[in-house]
Amino acid sequence: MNNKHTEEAEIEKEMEDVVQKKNIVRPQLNLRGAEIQGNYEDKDPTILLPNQSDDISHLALDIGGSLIKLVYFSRHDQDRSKKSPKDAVGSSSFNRRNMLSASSSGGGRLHFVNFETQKIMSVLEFISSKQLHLGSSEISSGNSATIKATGGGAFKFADLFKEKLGVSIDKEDEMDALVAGANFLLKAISHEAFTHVGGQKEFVQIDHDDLYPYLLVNIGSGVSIIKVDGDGTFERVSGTNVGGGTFWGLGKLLTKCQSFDELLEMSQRGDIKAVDMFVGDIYGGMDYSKIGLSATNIASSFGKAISENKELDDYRPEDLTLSLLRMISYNIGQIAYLNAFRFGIKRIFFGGFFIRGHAYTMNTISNAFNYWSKGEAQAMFLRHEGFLGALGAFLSSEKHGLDDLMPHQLVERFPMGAPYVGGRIHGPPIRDLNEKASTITNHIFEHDTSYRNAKACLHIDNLIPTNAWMIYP
Ligand SMILES: Nc1ncnc2c1ncn2[C@@H]1O[C@H](COP(=O)(O)OP(=O)(O)O)[C@@H](O)[C@H]1O
Ligand SMILES: CC(C)(COP(=O)(O)O)[C@@H](O)C(=O)NCCC(=O)O
Repeated sequence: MNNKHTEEAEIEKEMEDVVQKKNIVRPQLNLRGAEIQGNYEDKDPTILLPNQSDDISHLALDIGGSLIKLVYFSRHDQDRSKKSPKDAVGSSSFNRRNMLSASSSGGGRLHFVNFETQKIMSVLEFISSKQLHLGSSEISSGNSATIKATGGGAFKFADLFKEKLGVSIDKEDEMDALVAGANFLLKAISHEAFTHVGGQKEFVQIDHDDLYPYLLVNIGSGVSIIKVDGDGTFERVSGTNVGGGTFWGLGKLLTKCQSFDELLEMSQRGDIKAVDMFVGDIYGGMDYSKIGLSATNIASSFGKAISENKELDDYRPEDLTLSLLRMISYNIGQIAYLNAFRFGIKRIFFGGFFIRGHAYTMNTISNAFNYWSKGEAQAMFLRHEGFLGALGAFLSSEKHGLDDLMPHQLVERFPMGAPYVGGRIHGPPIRDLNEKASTITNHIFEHDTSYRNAKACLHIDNLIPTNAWMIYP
């Protein structure tokens, strides 16, 4: 073969490779009609993906300082044919493979589960029992299985996952994942964000044209405060080490309670007056009105313990727990406000498992925020508060920004401040999806250089770009 022919053959081969690569059918996430399932009171409600037809990546983890959060996808038919965990442990990947290929009908759901980080072995058992580590894409491509994971534990426990489940951890940065999870929820899921004022929950409609910048305050073991400017564009602007781990750790020491839920439950019977020092305690029952403090304002959390000749055992654990919860929540609300003020941001979302949908926690954060911002801004909360990182890691398998593609198409719209009424959640249908989807898809196709090259050289018109989130009509 002369040089010219060799060169041509090489180019042709190169283009064939491009085409082949492009033609690998990568699973697509179909978010059309995504909605929360269950009623407004449910904690960690499942998210229904009624139009999901491809077998998407099945599992992602966020392994934090306190808790391990799992997000996993199951098909409706898998749900129905659930085995007991005992039966499933140790069964071969063949079973899962059969299950996946048999699952031809559309739709499924995202599940949200958490475990204490110290119970890592239970997590491995759970994953194994449901065979969640045997993802479909790995099976079909013959590669060894990987699990998407974020949080410090993705590093700490990587060897353990390899040893016990034979899977590699594909690490996703924690801040990237938090922001991706929050953006997804805010854009794709209605009835996700809400305010909590005076015990009243009110859902907030997110205006996608006016979402950024927002402040994301993630209250995990510690607290990260992130200024989010767009999809994948953010900066961690502050943080505090007084967070959920502080409440849980100090609470344990003060009360001998073993679980976080027990602490919360106990706090509901508490009275902060027994422990906290009020302005009135200092000012002889009077307000300090000159600086805007009333006698009933707390001057010093736990301050009463200074002057009373009491031992720890003389205090009711209920009172200690409530004071602690209030102190930490208020402090975080105040720091969040200072950062919002620092950057002139009006939209502030609180996430992290510390919140736990607990009314007192949310009220306290809201009060601090409202008080310091003089009513200018309101704290907002997310129903999947604790799963932002895990969701972000889950979505990262697709690695595509929501922003570029379809911020408006995904979302069901609800009237501003739709009231909290209970019952199932349903939204009006999405309109104009076909038209928008085709416009966007064309845009993606035409801006994909390798697609254009291949199309031009090989005269092929039906290449499918694999790096796009498909929007289904
Ligand atoms: N069931 C629970 N067990 C332990 N901690 C819980 C629980 N529910 C809520 N929490 C609180 O959530 C915090 C962990 O929040 P999370 O967002 O999971 O952070 P991390 O990623 O650091 O584990 C704990 O420190 C605790 O304050
Ligand atoms: C180190 C962390 C990002 C880990 O995340 P976490 O497991 O707490 O969710 C977080 O604990 C944190 O932001 N701590 C506060 C550190 C600081 O800014 O002082």
